[in-house]
Amino acid sequence: MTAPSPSPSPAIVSVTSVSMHFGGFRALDDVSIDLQRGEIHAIIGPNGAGKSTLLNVISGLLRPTRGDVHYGDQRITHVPPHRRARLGIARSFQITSIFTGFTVHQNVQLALLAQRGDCRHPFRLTGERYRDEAHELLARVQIAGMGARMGGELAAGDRKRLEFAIALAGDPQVLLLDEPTAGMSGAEREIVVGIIRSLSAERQISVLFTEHDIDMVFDNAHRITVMHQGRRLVQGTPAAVRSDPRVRDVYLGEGDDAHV
Ligand SMILES: Nc1ncnc2c1ncn2[C@@H]1O[C@H](COP(=O)(O)OP(=O)(O)OP(=O)(O)O)[C@@H](O)[C@H]1O
Repeated sequence: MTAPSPSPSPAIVSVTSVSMHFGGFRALDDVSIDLQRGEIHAIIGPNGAGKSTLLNVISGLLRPTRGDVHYGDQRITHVPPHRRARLGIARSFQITSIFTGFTVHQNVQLALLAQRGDCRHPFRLTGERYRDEAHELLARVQIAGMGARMGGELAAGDRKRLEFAIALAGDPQVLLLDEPTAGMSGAEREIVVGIIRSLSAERQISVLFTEHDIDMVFDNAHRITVMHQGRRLVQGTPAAVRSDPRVRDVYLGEGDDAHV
């Protein structure tokens, strides 16, 4: 069942007429999207459509060739990623970025230390700094019992939950997720979907994510943007996107098994 939509509000992130060229290749071509406060918004489209590039432009990893990105009414097009993170835009990656040689608990402590700018001796953890906060974040993603395990020992689903806890250490307003359920079992997916829904419903965090699992998208997103060959093809509610013939053409035309 689709999550109940938040009432329309001013956009927390607006991408306006963004193009991203790599040499002569247009990975993004005049793309505009908006993200509402508390919204779960999926970006879908065939391989190479420009989904990750769009997330990279919003997180600041890429500077667009043209166009603008706003966070609220602040223009952030040229603000570097670490400053966007401090403003409240958190990003997690397809490939996890945790410290495998530290415990799960220490990974979150390190994220809290980095986020607070408390980096005098970041790798000399006292065991006490931000201990309770780290525990609370792990509890929020339901892996508090794994605090003493090494980061490198975790299964894919647990790693992803640790990544969520690390992203939440910055108390973000916006969470950008690249394929959050990739490589997970059905049970792990359920847990991750539950976390995304509760972040949106209870904490009004806006979640923008790319995803190839079409059923997961249609069951959980409030709105969907469909990308194709670097352009925004359609943006709308799951019902509107599902019934749009252009979307069917793209998926069927690509020989993708996904049924929309
Ligand atoms: N740094 C780069 N240099 C050159 N081309 C790039 C670069 N980054 C992305 N591209 C190209 O831009 C296009 C869009 O890539 P992107 O990763 O955004 O697609 P995607 O929709 O996320 O695909 P997938 O679903 O396979 O992850 C692809 O053709 C890709 O090869």
